[in-house]
Amino acid sequence: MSATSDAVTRPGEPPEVLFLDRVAGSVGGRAIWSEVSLRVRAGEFVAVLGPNGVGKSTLLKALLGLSPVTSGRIRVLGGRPGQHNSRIGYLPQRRAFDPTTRVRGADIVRLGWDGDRWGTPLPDRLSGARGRNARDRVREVIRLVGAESYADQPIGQCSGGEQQRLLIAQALIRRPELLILDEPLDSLDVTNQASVSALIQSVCRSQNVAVLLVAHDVNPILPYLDQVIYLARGGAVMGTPEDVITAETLTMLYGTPIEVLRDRAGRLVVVGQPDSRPDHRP
Ligand SMILES: Nc1ncnc2c1ncn2[C@@H]1O[C@H](COP(=O)(O)OP(=O)(O)OP(=O)(O)O)[C@@H](O)[C@H]1O
Repeated sequence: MSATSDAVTRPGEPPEVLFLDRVAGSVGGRAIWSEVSLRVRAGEFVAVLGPNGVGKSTLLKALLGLSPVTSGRIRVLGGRPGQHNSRIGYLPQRRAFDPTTRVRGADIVRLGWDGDRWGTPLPDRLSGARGRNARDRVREVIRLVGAESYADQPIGQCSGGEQQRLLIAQALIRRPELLILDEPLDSLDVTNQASVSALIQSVCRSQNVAVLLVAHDVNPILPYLDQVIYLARGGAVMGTPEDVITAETLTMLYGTPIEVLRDRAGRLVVVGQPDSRPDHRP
């Protein structure tokens, strides 16, 4: 993979949010990917794609300083990974809330305001300007994601799509410059995948926030994406979906014949992609 040029942002260009140059990462002392070079700018919507186990979640964690980078140069919001996490909204992989969870959606959103202080939310204990600011911002992001009608219900009684909107609101509450979403569309039905994808793009544009989203299926987000990063064990390719999701590029990346088919509805199907999990290897 070629190195990304370290040129400064030119006048009129959106500011750089992420810069990786030939970066390698590891999990538990085992090299997981290497030679990953990419650049993401403010307001870009970027998908991270690749087979199961290739290290997509690990890449997101490396950007947050939660997983080691073993070589290469990396800048996250102009600093080292972990340095500016308060300017990043992160939605990790998750399962749905248990239906018996009584905490209101709005209180789940509010947890994002209080940073890392997870626990029982006590929103009404805060008084004065700080409490008012928090309450106003909670309502503002709830409006932004279109969750007003169910935000005061117990989150366990919200649908998967409603829960996901509330969690996106939580990730947005501190006005992040980078939103990192790990498989936010998994476990949603097709209609909700489409509406949550449209919501994410609208947030990306209206708030000028860069979005990095891990997906197993690119199709729901394909109409909205600026760039994709395809990960493989040997590295990554980044570019527009039209340039990257092609038989030629993916065959080169994986070193094995890959076909990219388009069905009558325009959906892309990648055929022949190797599974990356060591225990699934022949
Ligand atoms: N805490 C850990 N300890 C040891 N190995 C781990 C740990 N977390 C992940 N791994 C391994 O690291 C590899 C990359 O995992 P990661 O979750 O980043 O992949 P992924 O591409 O996001 O996978 P998926 O698409 O299945 O979610 C996998 O082989 C996984 O089993």
